[in-house]
Order: sequence, then C-alpha cells, then structure tokens
Amino acid sequence: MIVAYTAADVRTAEEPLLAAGVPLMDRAAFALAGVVVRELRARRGRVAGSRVVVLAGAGNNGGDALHAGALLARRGVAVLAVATAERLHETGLAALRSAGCSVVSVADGGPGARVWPGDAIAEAFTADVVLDGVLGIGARAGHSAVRGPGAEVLALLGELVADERAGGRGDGPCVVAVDVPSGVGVDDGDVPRPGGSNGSGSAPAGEPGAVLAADVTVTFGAPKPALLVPPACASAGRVEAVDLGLDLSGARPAVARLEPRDAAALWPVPPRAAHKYTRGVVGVVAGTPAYPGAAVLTVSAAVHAGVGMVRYLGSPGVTAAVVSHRPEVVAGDGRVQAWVLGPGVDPTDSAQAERVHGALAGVLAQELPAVVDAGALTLLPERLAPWVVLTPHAGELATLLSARGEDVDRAQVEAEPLRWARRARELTRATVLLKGATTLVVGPDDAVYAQADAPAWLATAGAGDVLAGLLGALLAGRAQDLAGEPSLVAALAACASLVHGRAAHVANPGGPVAALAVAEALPRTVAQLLAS
Ligand SMILES: NC(=O)C1=CN([C@@H]2O[C@H](COP(=O)(O)OP(=O)(O)OC[C@H]3O[C@@H](n4cnc5c(N)ncnc54)[C@H](O)[C@@H]3O)[C@@H](O)[C@H]2O)[C@H](O)CC1
Ligand SMILES: [K+]
Repeated sequence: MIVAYTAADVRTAEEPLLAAGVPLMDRAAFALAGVVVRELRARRGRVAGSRVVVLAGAGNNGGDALHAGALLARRGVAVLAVATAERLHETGLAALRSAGCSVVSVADGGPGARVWPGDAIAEAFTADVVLDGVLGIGARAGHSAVRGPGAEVLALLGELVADERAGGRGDGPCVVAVDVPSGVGVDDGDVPRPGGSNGSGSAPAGEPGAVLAADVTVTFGAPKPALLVPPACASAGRVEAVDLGLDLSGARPAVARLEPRDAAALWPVPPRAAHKYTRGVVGVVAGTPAYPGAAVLTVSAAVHAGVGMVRYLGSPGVTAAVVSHRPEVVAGDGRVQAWVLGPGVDPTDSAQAERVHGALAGVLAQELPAVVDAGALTLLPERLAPWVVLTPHAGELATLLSARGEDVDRAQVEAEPLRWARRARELTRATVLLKGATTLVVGPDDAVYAQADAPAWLATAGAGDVLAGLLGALLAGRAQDLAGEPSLVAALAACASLVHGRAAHVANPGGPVAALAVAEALPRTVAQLLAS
C-alpha cells in the first residue's frame, strides 16, 4: 500500500530530526541528484556533458534543488540555476556557486544576472533535465498557485513541454519535480486555474494550469496526497519516494493506494468447507427493457468475481435475457448478503424503482452492504450509511449533490473531485466511490483511497456496470467481516477498483476492451493476484 501524508504531518515528523541536526536536506538532495543521474543515463546515455536547469524558489524546496544541482555539477553536468525569487536558500545557493554553476534570475533583485522569462524558458526547454524546485509543501492551503515570476516560467514552459509530449518528438527536457510539482494543492490535489491570482480557483480538468507536469516526482519523507489524487496526480509522473527516516507512525495516512498484494489480502478466498451460502449471495436490481445489457454485464461481473450465488430482480423480458446469458443466475427475490442497485435502471420505470426502494429499506434496516449506481443514485433517501457504496461518475455526483442543495456542476467535480466526494459522504453518510481515470473512495472517518489501475481503454460503455457487479460480489463475500469493521467497506471499494482496472489489462493487454470481456477476465485476474 502506498500512503500519503499531509504537509503538516510531514513537517511535524521532520521537526525532531531537524532539531537533532539530522541533515535532511543533504539526504533529499543526494537522492534527488541520484534520480537525475539515472534519468540522464537512461535518456541520454551519459551524465557528464549533460545540461540541467534548476528552477529554484525562495524556500527549502529550492534549497533541495540547488544542493542537487551542486552535486550534479561535480559529476560534470552543466547546471544553470534560474531564481524565481529575490532570495534563494542560502547554503543551497552557496553550494551551487562553489560547484562552479551559473545563476540567473527572473525576479527583480534576484541573484545573478536578470534575464527575461522567455530566455530562461528557452534554456530550460533545451536542457536534458529541468528540476522544478519553485515551491514545495510551503504554500498556504487553498492558495497553492505559484505567484510571481515563477508562475509565468512554469506556465509557458509547461505548455511547451505538453505540446512536445503530445507531438511525441522526444526532444523536450525530462521534468523532475522536487517533492511535488510546484503549485499543486499539496493536501487536496487541486490544480490552480491558469492566470488565477491567488490559487483560490481550480483549472477545469484537462486544461493546462500553471503547473509544470513532471515526468518524475521525487518526494521526500513520504508521498503527499497531491501525488495520488486527481487532478494534480496527472502532473506528477512516476513518483519516487525518498525515505528520510521520518517517524510517521503517529500520523494518520491522508490518502492510500492499494497495491496488488493488498487486494489479494482483501479478496474473500473460500475455505475448504465453504458452500454457496457461506460464500455470499448478491442481489442485483439492474436493467430495464430499455437497457437490458446493463443487467447482463452486472450479473456477469458478479458471477465471474466468484460469489456464492447471484439473484436477479427485473422485468420478465430482462430476466430471460439475463438467465440466457448467465445460467448460473437465480431469478427472483430471496435472502442476500449484499445488493447491487441501479445499473441500467431507468428511475421512471416504476417496477424497478419499487424494487430498488424495497432493497434499500432492507439495506438500511438490516445493515446489508450495497452498491448504488447509475439510475438508483436518484432514488435515494437523504441519509444512508457507510455500508452503502455510491458509485457515481463526476456528472452523477454533481446531480446527487445538486439534489442536496449544493451549487456544483460536472466540471467543478472534475476540478476538485476529492472535495466533492467528501461533501457527498458528509451529506449522505454513505461511502462514496467517484469513478474516473483515478478513482477516489471516501469512507468512514474520512478514509481516502485513490486507485489508478485501469488503462484508458476501460472508459467504455458498460464498464461501470461491471465494477458495480464486481464490488457487489466482494461485499457479499466479506459481509460477515463488515459488521464489526465499517472502514472495511472503503478498502473493498478500492480493491474492486484495482481488480476492475487490472482485469481490463488482462482482457487485452495494451488494446481496446469491451465491458463484457473485462467481466470475463475477472477469474484470471483474481487468480493472478492470489498467486503473486
Ligand atoms: N526542512 C528541511 O530540511 C527539509 C525540507 N525539504 C523541502 O522543503 C520543502 C518545504 O520547504 P519550505 O521552505 O517550508 O517551503 P517551500 O520551499 O515550499 O516554499 C516556501 C517559500 O516559497 C514562498 N512561497 C509561499 N507560497 C508561495 C506561492 N504561492 N508562490 C510563490 N512563492 C511562494 C514563501 O515565501 C517561502 O519563501 C519541501 O517541499 C521539501 O522540498 C526536504 O524535504 C528536505 C528536508
Ligand atoms: K516543487
């Protein structure tokens, strides 16, 4: 499991070490320089003779970058530091100068010659590596956007680099972010709005912000939430965490990301004496005559995920389609350990809406875990419970929140997904799984998971139905453990997201996938996870 800690927790953990004189910055800079050396070797086949531009802000983040620059210079790298502030970290600047490096400044009164931002950008764009040390965890929460001359350099260089990457020419620099890409909301993963004066706004998803997207982020002490949470995580590139020896045992992780071995540990593996009822029964209310396919996909995923039994509730026509595709399914009502409600359900179909309401009453009265998706998201009471997992995409979350008095649209959810997923949890008391390229899960006690396991090919019709069926199977399989452990629901939701993403890879590595193929890849995917 990868765990991220807030800026405040990392600072608190640094304090005793700094007070004891532990040279944390030297450790950070040494590790940072090591990553740059590896990148230079891999990309350019050499270290000495390469060119590195260090973008350095006023604080210790700039200090890390300057010290790393000095170490690189001693290995024959031509290092140019570009100051984005009037004053730079004192010992970092001294180290850089004594290693013979040049310093220029885009800030008035800064060290070295004053240069125009355009000249500094040209130097950076033609370098082999750019170190982004403008701003680290020192920005004020909610005001993370870089201010001053550094903002212009990062924004314009960011656009050039993005164009070059999109064109695939491969002649741009490798961008290494120091601790975090400068300007991201360190704790919330927000990305500042381009041109925003104080960083109070966020950039719409997909638009460039004043953030220089990194190829690699070298983060110190522990990963920060922005490196896992969208939209900022899209600017982090590969994340390399450097152990500084911080004791974070007293701090609560702010965000977690499950890895395959965590998913394997969470997966319900039947004991020898298992029978179908001990393995869990999933009840599915999905599909209407207009959307029968959603029902087939949902039950297929539940069956392939390895549940004891699937019960299906729907119209006779859809039931016939379901049973003809999945003969394992039992039609009609009966005792279940978990529900999946909503895929392909048209809320105006009164018979299906009534089944959803009936199931929900049992869910709340008997503490039965449930997945609520798609059409059923508009059929909910005001208050739910943590054992109910809502699985909206951004548009559905905006609708759900708007129905509860929040003034928010889809673009705002995409710009600040963690904030709005948290708000939905507060308002409904349910566990919220917000689907996206990085899926967020917010559960009891504000436990947050961020999973980025799926190929972009998985953005296809029916993929959500498969996730719902898969998660339903997982909840049914672990239903007995959920009673005493409400936080397990969020972990299982994150686990389902991981397995769903991996199943898409397994279904067709590197190429397009159909939702049903993802469901059919679940048995192999789970077997691989359990074997590894
Ligand atoms: N303490 C250590 O030995 C270690 C620190 N590490 C690195 O330090 C940074 C955090 O450093 P800090 O000095 O606290 O903050 P920053 O460098 O991120 O920036 C503060 C600096 O920037 C100015 N500033 C604040 N907000 C803005 C803004 N919105 N725009 C522009 N400039 C801004 C402010 O005036 C300050 O001067 C951490 O990220 C690590 O990289 C290492 O972990 C090693 C140990
Ligand atoms: K940085």
